[in-house]
Amino acid sequence: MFGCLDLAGSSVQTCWHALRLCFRREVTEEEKVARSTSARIDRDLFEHAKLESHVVKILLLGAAESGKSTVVKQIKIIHSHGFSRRELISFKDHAQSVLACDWCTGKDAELLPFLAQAFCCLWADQGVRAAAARGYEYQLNDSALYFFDNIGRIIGPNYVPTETDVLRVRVRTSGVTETQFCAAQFIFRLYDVGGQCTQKRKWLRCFDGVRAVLFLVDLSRYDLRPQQQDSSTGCIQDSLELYSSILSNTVFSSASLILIMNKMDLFQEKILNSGRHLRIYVPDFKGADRDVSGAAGFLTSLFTEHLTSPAKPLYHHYSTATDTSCIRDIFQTVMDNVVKDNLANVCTL
Ligand SMILES: Nc1nc2c(ncn2[C@@H]2O[C@H](COP(=O)(O)OP(=O)(O)OP(=O)(O)O)[C@@H](O)[C@H]2O)c(=O)[nH]1
Ligand SMILES: [Mg+2]
Repeated sequence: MFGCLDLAGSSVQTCWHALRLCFRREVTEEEKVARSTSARIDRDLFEHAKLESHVVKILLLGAAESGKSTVVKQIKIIHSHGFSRRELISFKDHAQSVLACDWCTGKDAELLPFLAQAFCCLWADQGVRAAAARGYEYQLNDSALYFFDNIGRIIGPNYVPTETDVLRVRVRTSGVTETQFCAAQFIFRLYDVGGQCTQKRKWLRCFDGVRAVLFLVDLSRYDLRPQQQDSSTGCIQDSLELYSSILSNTVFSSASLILIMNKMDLFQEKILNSGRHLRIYVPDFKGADRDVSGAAGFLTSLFTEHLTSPAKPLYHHYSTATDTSCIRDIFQTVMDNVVKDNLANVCTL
């Protein structure tokens, strides 16, 4: 192939020129298209990488029903445009499902009128109200009292859920949902994953490049016992096990960790008025009965004492995720902390 060249005694520059002449040939149309496609892909990758360098990824974790999706709904209300009418209507069946069952609705999917009337009569009965108020004895849905109190509106014709209704609705997350918003010159991307055991393997694909883990704990479940085998009750024990598995996972070693001790409203009500004192369910607790902050502080310490690396900051907050102003304040602090901890890794817009 190189027979055309007599390189002996030539300078390097002359040899290089000769080589280029040897290899020069017409570039085909196909090659031109391939080159421009390749250049476009390079440009896209560069733009994508530039955009990604502004992104702060936050992963919401916690046992089932701890309130992860409720926090995400709040962020949509606070930092995005809230819910469109169409999105609100999409929650209608879920809101009514607390009151109804498959055979309670007619062809138009509206609650049958005589059942709607029956529900109203039932809810007017003081005995029924007293039984519902003790719902923690038989695991009544956390939002049931709210929907019962709003029964007249919810079963009315042309009912459209409000944002408050949407925050109260329970829809189990399956898979992973992604929510993105801009604030404080950063792009925040929240990943909400289902807390059921079957969902946990789906978490793996969200782990890459996560800057912070928001771990939610349902404080009000201190009186539930862990269930056997694969199903999670979302009780404190389940939460602790999940939490320590996250702490020991090296994937999160550089992520900020933020504990959100949630459902303070239900916790306070239970500690103050149910007679279900914390010491009965957590014998190590030696504080006074009906001391809400002492009890919450003790349960929080069960989580914070798991932390093995003192160098890693651990933030914790007490929240009621259904309260928009509470989540607004907490999330502002969370964003400040996450940005401060990751300044070296992310760029402002
Ligand atoms: N009263 C009260 N209810 C809450 C609070 N946080 C969440 N809830 C309710 O608890 C229920 C479960 O909340 P979700 O946000 O769906 O829980 P989740 O962690 O996303 O659950 P999975 O998707 O199954 O993992 C909903 O009905 C919420 O309205 C709170 O602080 N107080
Ligand atoms: Mg969810």
